[in-house]
Amino acid sequence: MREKCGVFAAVTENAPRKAYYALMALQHRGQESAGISVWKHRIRTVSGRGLVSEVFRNGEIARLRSGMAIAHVRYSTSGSPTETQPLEAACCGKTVAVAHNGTLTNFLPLRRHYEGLGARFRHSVDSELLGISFLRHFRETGDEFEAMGAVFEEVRGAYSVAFLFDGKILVARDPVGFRPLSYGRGDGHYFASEDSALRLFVDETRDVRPGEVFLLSEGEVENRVIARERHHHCVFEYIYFARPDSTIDGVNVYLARVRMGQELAKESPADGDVVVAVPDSGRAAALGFSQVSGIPYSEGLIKNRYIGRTFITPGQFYRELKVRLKLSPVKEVVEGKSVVLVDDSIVRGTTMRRIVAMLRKAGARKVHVRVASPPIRYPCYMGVDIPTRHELIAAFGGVERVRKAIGADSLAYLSVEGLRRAVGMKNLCTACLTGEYPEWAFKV
Ligand SMILES: O=P(O)(O)OC[C@H]1O[C@H](OP(=O)(O)OP(=O)(O)O)[C@H](O)[C@@H]1O
Ligand SMILES: NC(=O)CC[C@H](N)C(=O)O
Ligand code: SF4
Ligand SMILES: [Mg+2]
Repeated sequence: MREKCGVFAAVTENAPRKAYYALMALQHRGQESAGISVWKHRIRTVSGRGLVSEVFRNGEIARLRSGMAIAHVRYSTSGSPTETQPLEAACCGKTVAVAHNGTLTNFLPLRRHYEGLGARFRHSVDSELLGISFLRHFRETGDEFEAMGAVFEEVRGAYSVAFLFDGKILVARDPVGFRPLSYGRGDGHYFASEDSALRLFVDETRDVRPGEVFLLSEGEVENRVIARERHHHCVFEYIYFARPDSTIDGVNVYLARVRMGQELAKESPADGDVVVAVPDSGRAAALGFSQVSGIPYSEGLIKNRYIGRTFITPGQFYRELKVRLKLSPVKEVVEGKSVVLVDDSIVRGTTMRRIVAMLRKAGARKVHVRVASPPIRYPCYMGVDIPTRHELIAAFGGVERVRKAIGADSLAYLSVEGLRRAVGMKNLCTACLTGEYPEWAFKV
C-alpha cells in the first residue's frame, strides 16, 4: 500500500514559505512530486517531481510572494505519475488551481459528460474534474457554496480538496469524509491533511467536517456544512498512513495504534519471551501488545532511515539486498528466544516473509507473527493504491495459507470488531478488509 497525497492551504503572511514547511511535514503522504500555487493577480505555480527538498531548492520560495497559497505532495492514484499538483483546470473563461487528496469513482463518465458539453481537459489526473465541475456550476449559480454543493451532488469518491482562483481559496471535504483534513486559526487560516502539519503554525486545530466548505479571501472567511452523509473515515489512516502525532476526527493515531496492539494481545495471545516490532509503523501496536501480554518489548529490528525512495532494485538479488539494507536484526535480542513479531499490516507479505527468515537466521527459536489489523482482501477505490487482488497475500485462502507463505510458527490478525474498538469510532470505512463499500461513493 502506498501513501496518499497531502494537501495544504493558507491565507497568511508569507504563505508560500509556510506551505513549503507544511509540505515537509506531510512528505510521508506522497513522494512523487510536490507543488505550491500562489495568487498574485493570477495563479502562479511551482511544482516538480521528487521530494519537497528537491523541488524547492533554488530559491523558488523567495520568488513566490503572496498572502495565499495552496500546496500538494503527490502519490498518484489516477492518471500519469509524472503529472504534478496543484494542477490548473480551465472552464467557462476561468482557471482554478486544484490540490486534491483522494480518488474520484465516477471520473470517466463525468469527464465524458463534460467533454460532450465542450470542456477541454488538459490533464490525465482525476483531480481536474473537481475544478471543471466547480467552475461550471459557479458560472451557473454565481455562488461558491452553491457551486460546491453541486460538486458534492455530482462527483463521487474521496476528496479533501483546495481550490485557488480569483484571489480566493475554497477548501472542502467530501460529505463522507474519507480523507482527513484539519483547520487551524492563528495569525491566519490554515488547512492541512494532518493536524501535525498545522501545529507548526497554530496551537488550536479542528477537523474540517465532512461536507464542510470554507471560502477565504484576504481578511475574510466563511464556512458552512452544506452536505451530510453517513461518515466513513478511512481506517487505514489509523492503521498505517497518518503520522502517529496526528489526531484525525478526534482520535489520536498513536494511541489508536497502541490500542490495536492491546486488542490483538487479548484476542490472540502468544507464548513468547520478547515482543519485537517491525519498524517504523509497527512500533505502537507492539508496545500495546507488550502492555497487555506482559511480555517485555525490545528493539529487535533496526531500520536504516536513509534508504531513499529512488533506490533502484533490478532483479531478485538486489531486492533481497535492499530488505537487508533497510532492516537488520539485533542478534543479542532475539537469539534463542521465542519472538512475538508485531506489524501493523501485511500487504503482499514480502516484508514479513523476509523478516521471519532474518530473525531465524539471527537465532530466534520461534517466530509468532501478530498483525494489528485484519487481512486486506479487497481493492480500494477511494484513493489508496492497494495492489491487485492476486498480489494481496490474504486475498484468497485462509490465515494458515499466509502463515505457511511467511514461514511463521503461528500467525494471527486483529478482528474487524477489535479494530473498531481500538479506533473507537463507529463510522469507519473498512471496505478493503470486508468488501463492504460505502454506498455514497458509488451512487450516481
Ligand atoms: O506486505 P508488504 O507488501 O511487504 O507490506 C507491508 C509492510 O509495508 C508497510 O511498512 P513500510 O515498509 O512501508 O515502512 P514503515 O513501516 O516504516 O512505514 C507496513 O507497515 C508493513 O510493514
Ligand atoms: N493520492 C492521492 O490522493 C491522489 C490524488 C489524485 N487522484 C492523483 O492521482 O493525483
Ligand atoms: S477501502 Fe480501505 S484504504 Fe480504501 S478508504 Fe476504505 S479503509 Fe481506506
Ligand atoms: Mg511497516
